[in-house]
Amino acid sequence: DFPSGYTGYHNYAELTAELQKAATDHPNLVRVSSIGNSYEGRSLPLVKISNNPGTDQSKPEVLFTCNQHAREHLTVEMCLRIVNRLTDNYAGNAAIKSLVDSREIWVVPTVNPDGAEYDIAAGTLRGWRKNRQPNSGSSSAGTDLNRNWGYQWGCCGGSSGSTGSETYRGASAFSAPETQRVRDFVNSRVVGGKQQITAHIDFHTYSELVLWPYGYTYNDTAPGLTADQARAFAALGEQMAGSNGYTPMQSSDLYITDGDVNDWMWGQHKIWSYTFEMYPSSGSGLNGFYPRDTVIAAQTARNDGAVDLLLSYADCVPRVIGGSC
Ligand SMILES: CC(C)C[C@H](NS(N)(=O)=O)C(=O)O
Ligand SMILES: [Zn+2]
Repeated sequence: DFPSGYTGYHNYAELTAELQKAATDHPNLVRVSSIGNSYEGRSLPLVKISNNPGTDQSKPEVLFTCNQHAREHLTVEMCLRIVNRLTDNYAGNAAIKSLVDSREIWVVPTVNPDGAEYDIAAGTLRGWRKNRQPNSGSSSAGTDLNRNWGYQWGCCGGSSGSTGSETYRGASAFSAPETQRVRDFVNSRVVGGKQQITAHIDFHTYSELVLWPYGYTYNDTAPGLTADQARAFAALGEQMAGSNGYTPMQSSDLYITDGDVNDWMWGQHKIWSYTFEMYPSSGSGLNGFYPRDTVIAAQTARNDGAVDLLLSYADCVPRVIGGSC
């Protein structure tokens, strides 16, 4: 479990209990289900927030994913913040009520529960990043889930083919059960030939950044991404960064990544997909991944405005630069 100074973070059992509590407290707003299991057999929870959660309505859908990287535990708290804030404040906050009434919101609070549990299993903080899937012929386990997505997978030097690497891309695109399960869920949201999810944030730590595609190329435009679309990505990204004080940039301006989730969400589905790197802005070595639990409340609430911005533009993101859908 989490060591002292970190007990405010939710381990897997505490997370699932918290999600069940949200559903019990708000049966008219929340459904908790599963997109399937991790490699080691842990259910990957899926939370739906809506004013009619038992029915698929034709409203713009928004997805939030957290904890692709095991040690980035603050992101689990971020997804929990989204669930609790949008439900606990629905009755008393007209702005939140209007966002929830006009959207269908999906939250996957942990994509990598095996890695997250392994990171804390010894009562220490191991610095683990990848999933816990073995690699045949190697004593090094784990795939970097954020290099395993099937858009331009392994194309461009933005990942590693070595099983021991922290950015090992896996044996093939979607070789990890966890990326398969999120892929299958997103694919299932194509209804009548139209992807219902229009916008997405994948939360990571750390460095306090707002990032948008593509990651696989330094170019601002590339096949499937026009200059206008790049302008819309940047405009909304800059507005979100203005609300939380993070630094906005195209993902590849940080470094080249291939097989990352944003490139697949946009490249495959034209979902306006961002990565947020949360607090802290800097750190020495591993300690940046392990801020004490005393920062959780402030550093998750810090993104409330950005979450609301994404939700508000989700009907037509190009509206952010005066475009139309
Ligand atoms: C989304 C990319 C560009 C950054 C991310 N950084 S992290 N969260 O692994 O430190 C990563 O390397 O996957
Ligand atoms: Zn990460």
